[in-house]
This record gives sequence, C-alpha cells and structure tokens, in this order.
Amino acid sequence: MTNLKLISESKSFGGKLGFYSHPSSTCNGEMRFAVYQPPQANQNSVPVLYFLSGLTCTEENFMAKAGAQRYAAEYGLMLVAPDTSPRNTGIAGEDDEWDFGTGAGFYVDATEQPWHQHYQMYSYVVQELPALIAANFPTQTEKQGIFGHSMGGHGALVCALRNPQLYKSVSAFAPIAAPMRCPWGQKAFSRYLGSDGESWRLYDASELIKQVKYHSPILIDQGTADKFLAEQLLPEVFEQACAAVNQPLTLRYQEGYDHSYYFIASFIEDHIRYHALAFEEK
Ligand SMILES: N[C@@H](CCC(=O)N[C@@H](CS)C(=O)NCC(=O)O)C(=O)O
Repeated sequence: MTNLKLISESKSFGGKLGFYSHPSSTCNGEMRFAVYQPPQANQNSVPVLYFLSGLTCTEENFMAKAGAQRYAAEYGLMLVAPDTSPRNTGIAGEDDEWDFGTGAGFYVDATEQPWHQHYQMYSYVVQELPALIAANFPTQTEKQGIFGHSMGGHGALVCALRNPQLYKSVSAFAPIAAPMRCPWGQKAFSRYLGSDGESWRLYDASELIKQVKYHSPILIDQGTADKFLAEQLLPEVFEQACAAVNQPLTLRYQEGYDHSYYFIASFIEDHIRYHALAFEEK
C-alpha cells in the first residue's frame, strides 16, 4: 500500500476495520482516516460510502459509535470516514476552540492565512481521498455515496451538490443546513474564506441547491430534541430552498432524538439501505 500506514486493524462483522495515516499533498501534512471493508470485499470490488463527522470528531467516532458495520456487511458496502481536519499543523491557536481549527475543518478549501496552507478539506474529501481509496482498496469507483453528521452533514451535502456526477446518493443526520445563516458557519467561513460572501455560497447547501438540481432524492434525519436545531442547523431553510426548485427531499423529524451518536445509531440502517438502493440503480 503506497504511502498508507496501517495504524490498527480489527475484524468486525466478518469484515475488516482499519485505521490509516498518510502524507496528504492536499492538506500538506499527515491525515488519518478509517475504512471498513465488508466481507464481500474479499472476493469482489464493492461500492464505497463516505461518512463525514461533525465538530470535535476524529476518524474514529463514527466507526466506534454509529453501529454501521453490521449494515455495511449486510449490504456489501465499504465505509470510509476521514478525520474532520488536519492536526498538529503548527498554526498558532489551532487547538484553542472546539468549533474552529482542529476538529472543525468545515469541509472547505480555506483561502485565508494562516489556514489555507493546510485546511483544504473539500479537495481532500472530493479528490485526494477517493483517489487513494481507489488505488488501495477493492472499490467500484463509479458507485460512490456520501453522508455525514452536523458539520459533516453540511460537508456531505456540499460535496454531492457540487459534484453530482461523483456521488450517486447523499444523506445527512442533523446537518448544518444553511451555514451562512448560523453562528458556527459564519465563524468558520469568515476565518477560512474571508469576508467575500460569494465564496461562502459555494459551501452552503441551501444556496447551492438553488443552482444545481441533484439527480436523486436527498434524505435527512433531524432529531426534535437536538439542542442545536433552532440556532445552528436550520433544516427548514434547506427544505424551503428544495421546495422552491422542486428538488426531491425526504426530511424526517425524529421525535425526541438529540444530536448524539445515539440518534445516528437509531437510523443508520435506513441511511445505509438508502445508499445501497441507489448503488443498485443503473
Ligand atoms: N462540544 C460541544 C458538542 C459537540 C458535538 O456535539 N459534536 C458532535 C458533532 S457536532 C459529535 O459528534 N461529537 C462527538 C461524539 O459525540 O462522539 C458541546 O459541548 O456542546
């Protein structure tokens, strides 16, 4: 495996869960990710589903907490979970805030100093990581999907809407659905992207959907007891934008669920099945 370092490997549901690091040319430093290879990957190449995690997460949270391996094994999908930002870049203050810098790359290509030298998570997720996965794991590269949680739900929507030809399906748990209008997004975008609102639109699903129609229905689950719902997540803004352009969207409000991985684990099967069905279509 060229340039890939295996950090640990565990058998899970008949398949293999591996944690890797590699030198990233896009982020100009070491990056980490996790891959779950279902048992089917021992014989054949399989579709691949990317999961982008939320604020404060590493490549491990999803693999440890979502309970996704059981369903990835059942449906024969590979799961790939990247870290949520570069780490240990040496940028002053990178670890000071939980919602900016380390653990909070927001899946954008930063243009502002000092972040832009390393914080290129959009290009990393859309280009470098899939190329690395294709070169090192048995995947059907024409069958890719993407999903995520919170900041990662935002990232998944943005990656799919900007590259519909690369992703057959997209779904999200409690995404930051209109980042230009919420404090988390405004803080991150102003410091990663500067004050130019035009560049912000490229990373806001509720803006992007007005310009591009996505070829498949989008699935979003949102807990009603999520403490970030009203101020930070704003799914109703995305819902209205989809309605305005006739974009099919299934937005499900799940009664009493919060923002945690307990919520994600409760609906992970639905999401994996949704992606698996999209991969079956011609
Ligand atoms: N640190 C924040 C919460 C951050 C948070 O909820 N992060 C979510 C993503 S936005 C998460 O997945 N955390 C890691 C985990 O639950 O494993 C707080 O104190 O309110």
